[in-house]
Amino acid sequence: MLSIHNLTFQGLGPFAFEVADGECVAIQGASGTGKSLLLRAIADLDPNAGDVRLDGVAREAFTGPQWRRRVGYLATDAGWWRPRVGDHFADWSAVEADVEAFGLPPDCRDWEVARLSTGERQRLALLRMLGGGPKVLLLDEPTSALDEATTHAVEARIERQREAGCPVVWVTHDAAQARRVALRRFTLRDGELQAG
Ligand SMILES: Nc1ncnc2c1ncn2[C@@H]1O[C@H](COP(=O)(O)OP(=O)(O)OP(=O)(O)O)[C@@H](O)[C@H]1O
Repeated sequence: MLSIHNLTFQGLGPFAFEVADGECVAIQGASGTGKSLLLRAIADLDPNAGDVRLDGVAREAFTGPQWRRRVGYLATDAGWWRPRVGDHFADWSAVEADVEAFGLPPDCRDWEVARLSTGERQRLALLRMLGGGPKVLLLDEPTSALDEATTHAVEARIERQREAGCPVVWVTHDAAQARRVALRRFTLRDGELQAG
């Protein structure tokens, strides 16, 4: 269970919501309303204040790196720090099946990051994040650059993660996707999360 109380950042909030184990919550809202900032505050990547807990344990109990290993944050444009794709994966064999399911060729392991298309980058960043074994997923428009078939493959993969018990917070501009992936949906509007 991910629980958030009194979370404030950049003049927004306080936000309070909980995401149960095995639950996906979708967050929609107009561009610039603070959806990415909200995910980044939960991941403790930017200055923020508030009570954020995982399974009842406050994030202050962890070091920053420990917290961010537990909380899998997928940015809209995730960073890469080594020249080749495979260099970012501790165990490539663990993601081979997903690589294929995501429509990527096996030899993409040897590709240079610089050549990746936006959609390739997005799929591989998701797999890299999942490879770290996160306990919670914070997804910022994880399929924004993908075609319909690949979008469904990614949704299915995240669904598996959710079914395994992972709480998921999914930011999307796609209302149909929000309905597909989440039973509980919020819109970030006027600095607050409104149901629906
Ligand atoms: N580091 C920063 N310093 C100051 N303002 C910021 C910073 N990062 C984001 N903002 C501003 O905060 C607001 C919310 O940004 P955010 O990226 O969370 O929007 P969003 O809801 O995710 O938008 P989109 O749907 O376009 O991705 C925007 O007006 C943005 O310009």
